[in-house]
Amino acid sequence: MSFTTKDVVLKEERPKTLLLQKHSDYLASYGLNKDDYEYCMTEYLRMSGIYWSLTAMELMGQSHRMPKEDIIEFITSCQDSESGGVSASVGHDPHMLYTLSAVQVLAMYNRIDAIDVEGVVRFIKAMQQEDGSFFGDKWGEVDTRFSFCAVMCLSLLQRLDAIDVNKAVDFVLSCMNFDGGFGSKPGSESHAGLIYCCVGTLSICKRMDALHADELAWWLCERQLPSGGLNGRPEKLPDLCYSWFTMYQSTLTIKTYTTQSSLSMLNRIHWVDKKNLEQFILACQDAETGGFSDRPGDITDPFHTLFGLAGLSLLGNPSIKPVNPTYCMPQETIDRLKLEPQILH
Ligand SMILES: CN(C(=O)[C@H](Cc1cnc[nH]1)NC(=O)OCc1ccccc1)[C@@H](Cc1ccccc1)C(=O)N[C@@H](Cc1c[nH]c2ccccc12)C(=O)NO
Ligand SMILES: [Zn+2]
Repeated sequence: MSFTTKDVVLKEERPKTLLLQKHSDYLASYGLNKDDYEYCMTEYLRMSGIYWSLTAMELMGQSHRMPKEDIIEFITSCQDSESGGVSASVGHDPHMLYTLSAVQVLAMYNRIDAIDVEGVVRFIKAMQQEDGSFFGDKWGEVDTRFSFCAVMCLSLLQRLDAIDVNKAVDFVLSCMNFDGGFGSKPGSESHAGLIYCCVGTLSICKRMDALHADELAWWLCERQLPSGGLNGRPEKLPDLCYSWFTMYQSTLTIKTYTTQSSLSMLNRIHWVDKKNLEQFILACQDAETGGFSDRPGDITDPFHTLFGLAGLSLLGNPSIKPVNPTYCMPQETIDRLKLEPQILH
């Protein structure tokens, strides 16, 4: 048991304003150099990388800088005709994670027609097990992340009818721990990312009544450290992406686009020191390269850039478009699809 809280110290010369143009340039040029080492090493999650970049650009009002037709063509080339699932890159195995990322991208582009929707529905349906849980792919790994993939993806396709929603909810609830949190499977330790997936699943299935809101909100608010950053579990260092995965657990008190987040989904947004958190997020920007990193001074990447911008949007930053806390997609897309994920009041 350590008696010193592991944390970072924010430097005086850190970025204190939002460098929007730098982030737009960073994402617009990311992946143009196909031989770039990092680009090659992240082929296994390329579809998610496209979702992170496009969503971040949408939130900044810069999505016109993305190669829309190339992206749509890439997605159709990654759908497996036999299983109906979508893979991270051409030639990789179809998986729930990348099927979701693909549908999120096509939903933002309003081009769901570009893929075989029946195939996607068939793939997801085939992954549901007797106990309501979901496999990630044909190799049979069970994880509450895949429950969230299933319900988010099907709701974006208006096809939640294709699975047993009650059993899906029962399995997620069977993963709730005494601290109000959730893990990947029954009995697994609570983790902010998995809590985000489980609360998000309950939000889409309109079953947030089953949450132990106060215990959960308390556990989540304990994630905030003196630096203002949030960590994913006790005793861990703060990490920018957890500003999203943790803050997401609250319920917005008033139906506005300025203060949702998942802490806002439990009506506890005021439990997080918003000013300190905003300072931490801004400090994770890189003024030279553009983008956000997991902690001040580290290398930036599209993943942390999305969750940095989405976190600032949740905190009400007016120069970023409203983001939906459950889908982590532009609120305008969720409105166009007439989706109403549940929020606690
Ligand atoms: C597989 N991933 C992770 O495990 C990251 C790793 C990491 C981030 N910071 C330091 N390490 N962690 C992560 O996503 O944690 C949050 C989390 C964990 C479990 C479930 C959901 C969210 C990252 C990729 C990554 C790998 C390595 C470094 C940075 C990013 C990842 O793909 N996360 C997923 C998390 C997620 C968001 N929405 C979801 C919906 C369903 C399932 C998962 C997700 C993602 O962003 N999908 O679009
Ligand atoms: Zn991170």
